[in-house]
Amino acid sequence: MIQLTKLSGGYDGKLIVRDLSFSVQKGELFGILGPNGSGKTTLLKMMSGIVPVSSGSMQIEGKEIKDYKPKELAKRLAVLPQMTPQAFSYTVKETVSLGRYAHQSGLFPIWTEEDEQAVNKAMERTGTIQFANTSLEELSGGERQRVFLAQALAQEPEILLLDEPTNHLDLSFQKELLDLLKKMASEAGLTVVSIFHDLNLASLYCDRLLLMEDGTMNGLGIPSEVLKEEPIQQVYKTAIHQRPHPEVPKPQMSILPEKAAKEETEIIIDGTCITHKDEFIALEAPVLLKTLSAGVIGAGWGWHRSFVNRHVDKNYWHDSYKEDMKGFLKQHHFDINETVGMMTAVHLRKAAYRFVEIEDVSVFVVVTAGVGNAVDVSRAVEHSRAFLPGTINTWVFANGYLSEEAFVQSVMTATEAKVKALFDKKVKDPLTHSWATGTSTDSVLIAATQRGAHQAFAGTISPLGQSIGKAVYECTIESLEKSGTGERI
Ligand SMILES: Nc1ncnc2c1ncn2[C@@H]1O[C@H](COP(=O)(O)OP(=O)(O)OP(=O)(O)O)[C@@H](O)[C@H]1O
Repeated sequence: MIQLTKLSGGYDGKLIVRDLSFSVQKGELFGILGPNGSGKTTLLKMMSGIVPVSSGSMQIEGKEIKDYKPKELAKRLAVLPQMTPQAFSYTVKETVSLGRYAHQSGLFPIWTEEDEQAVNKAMERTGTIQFANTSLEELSGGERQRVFLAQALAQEPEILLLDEPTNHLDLSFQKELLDLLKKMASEAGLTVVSIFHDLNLASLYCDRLLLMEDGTMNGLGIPSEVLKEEPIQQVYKTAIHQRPHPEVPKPQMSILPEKAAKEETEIIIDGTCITHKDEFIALEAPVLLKTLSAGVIGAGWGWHRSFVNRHVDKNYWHDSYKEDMKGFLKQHHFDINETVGMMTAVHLRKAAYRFVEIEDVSVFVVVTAGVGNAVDVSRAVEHSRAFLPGTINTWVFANGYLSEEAFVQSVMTATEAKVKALFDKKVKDPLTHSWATGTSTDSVLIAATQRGAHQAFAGTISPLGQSIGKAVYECTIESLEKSGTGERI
């Protein structure tokens, strides 16, 4: 649909955009990214015919853009107009109606039913119809932005060029506008080419991205190909971290703020952070710790300060156990947003703690182990799915800076240590009479201070893995001994 070949151009003989070649397909949502001054607006102006092409070619449907008559081009291509102060004396409907000029002919053009419908439809789609008779100067920046989009849509173009369309829009209108553009692209075949400053919105909505640097192409492809940490850091000249979006398979970029000196000082999590009561064991860290857990509250990745292992009766049952847990935490003055909460029917006096330090890393481990519900994982399929009391909750606090690999390997190493402890204590699956490897409702938490020495790994080749192996094994043995391994819970 749009084909650029070795396109160069700029202002007063000075080339800004140099040697760009790419194509945009019909129905594509195509994003242009790049730092300030990289030539994005200049490229968009060249694509709309405002800035002349110095060399190379730009074709729409196989025809050079310079060979289109202005009205012919306007029927195919609309540009989200920039706000100009003069425009503000018009009403919303008058402004949107300006989008119809390309469809009118003659000296005294007639306003047709088709024009009226196109204008109303554009106002409806952009949520501006309720302002139809309001003057533009009475609208907020975001509302005006939607009016200008309506003007471009009233033109009923095949191609829409946008320069930062979400500028001035609040979160919900950013989403609405981009959802609308995406829908028009996929359902009506509208081709959208848009500049984005927000890399995350571009990643979520665009089919492909062009990354510009100094007037040339640095990258072109689907979001996961273009939004990689290294090129983005290099082009934007700043520290950026890439993570997948939690719900959709698209990369998201976060800037990393400069750390204050106090955020670098080392912190040690150990037994002094523990409060031990009959109803719960809590560990309160002086700072938020990076966590990966299977807690009832605070599961998955997060940053948490309080860690609570709550004792519940062996017959505990609650339809909305998460809500019940939240109520419990609130009652005990824990901030739910900063707390990982687990439950156990194991008596908390059976908890075991260990602090182990090896080389440049230390861990503090807390285990509550009850094995009345012990299961041989290889034969778990033979068990009914009833919730029986008896759980092993394993908490690992690492005093170090863990990579994500190290977090995941910590779960693995802690599990291996737990299994070995069960084996050495000769814990059997009461149903199958084979060696038990855990219980059916075990939970695990890995929490790290993210300060001090960098820990790339937590397998048993590493000091972190060795510390976890020793501490989890010893704690599990101790907790099992306190329980008496034959005991129900
Ligand atoms: N009308 C103009 N006349 C001369 N030079 C210009 C003109 N408009 C832009 N430039 C120059 O062209 C270069 C690229 O500007 P452009 O606006 O295309 O960048 P951009 O990537 O859109 O930047 P931003 O993210 O800041 O909007 C800049 O160095 C700018 O000073």
